[in-house]
Amino acid sequence: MWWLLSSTPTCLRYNCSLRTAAVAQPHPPPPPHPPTPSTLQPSPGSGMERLNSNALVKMEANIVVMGTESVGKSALTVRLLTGKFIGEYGDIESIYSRDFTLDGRGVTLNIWDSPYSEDLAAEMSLFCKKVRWADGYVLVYSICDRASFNAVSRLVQRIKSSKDHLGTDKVPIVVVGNKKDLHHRRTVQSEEGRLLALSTDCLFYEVSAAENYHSVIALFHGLVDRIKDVRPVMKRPLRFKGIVKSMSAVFTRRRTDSL
Ligand SMILES: Nc1nc2c(ncn2[C@@H]2O[C@H](COP(=O)(O)OP(=O)(O)OP(=O)(O)O)[C@@H](O)[C@H]2O)c(=O)[nH]1
Repeated sequence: MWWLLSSTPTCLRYNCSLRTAAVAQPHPPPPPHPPTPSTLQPSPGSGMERLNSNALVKMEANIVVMGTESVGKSALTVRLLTGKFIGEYGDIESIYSRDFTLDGRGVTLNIWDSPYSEDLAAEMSLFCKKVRWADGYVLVYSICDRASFNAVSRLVQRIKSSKDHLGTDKVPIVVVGNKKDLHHRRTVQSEEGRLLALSTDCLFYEVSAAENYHSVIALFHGLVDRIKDVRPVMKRPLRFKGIVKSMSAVFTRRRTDSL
């Protein structure tokens, strides 16, 4: 396949702008690497070395993962970053960074995964920050949870009508129906997801973070392709005191108080 993992994921400390955070602090050692699936090969050295040898311009993309509670946002993020499905995930606000090679070109993905919050005021303010920061969106619902699908439908509209995207022809959004393995409990049909995506000019994937690594890779690949097509102007930096968790924190149940 097209993607090569080229380094271990890093969790960035956001007390400076994202673009300058390319010199992000590495944190305690990440969990051990999963066995590399046959379609993916680790590239030797860092993405930058590949950049030099291939004379290709390295791309960086900010991706926000959104959706209601327990739809599998963290599961999808961790699947992409580590190849693993670990079952339970910490309720932590995190931005992870990882280098990939995509069609011969180095790509750094910064992925913002946050737990769903019922605190509307906090959620509102976070939403604005996310939209300002993001180059692309992964909007996740569970195929067993109709309310989560309705929420994604509303999110698409909210994102598209936000002032950051007004006048933008195409907003890179992928609608993701997760938990495909639980088809016996399905309450949202594939056609509904597909129709939503079609009518709003989004991409659509049905996946199982639990059972299928390659479909998870495919959805992020699709999104990066969209981002490349509609490459936006430079995003404004965030001004957080710090969203800081190491990759190892994914494996513990802790809530960050750093926002
Ligand atoms: N069967 C199945 N379970 C899944 C899948 N993806 C996630 N889960 C489970 O769903 C639960 C919630 O997953 P999370 O990844 O924590 O969901 P989240 O959207 O990040 O949840 P919040 O952080 O609460 O917003 C966990 O018990 C996961 O093991 C999947 O594809 N199939």
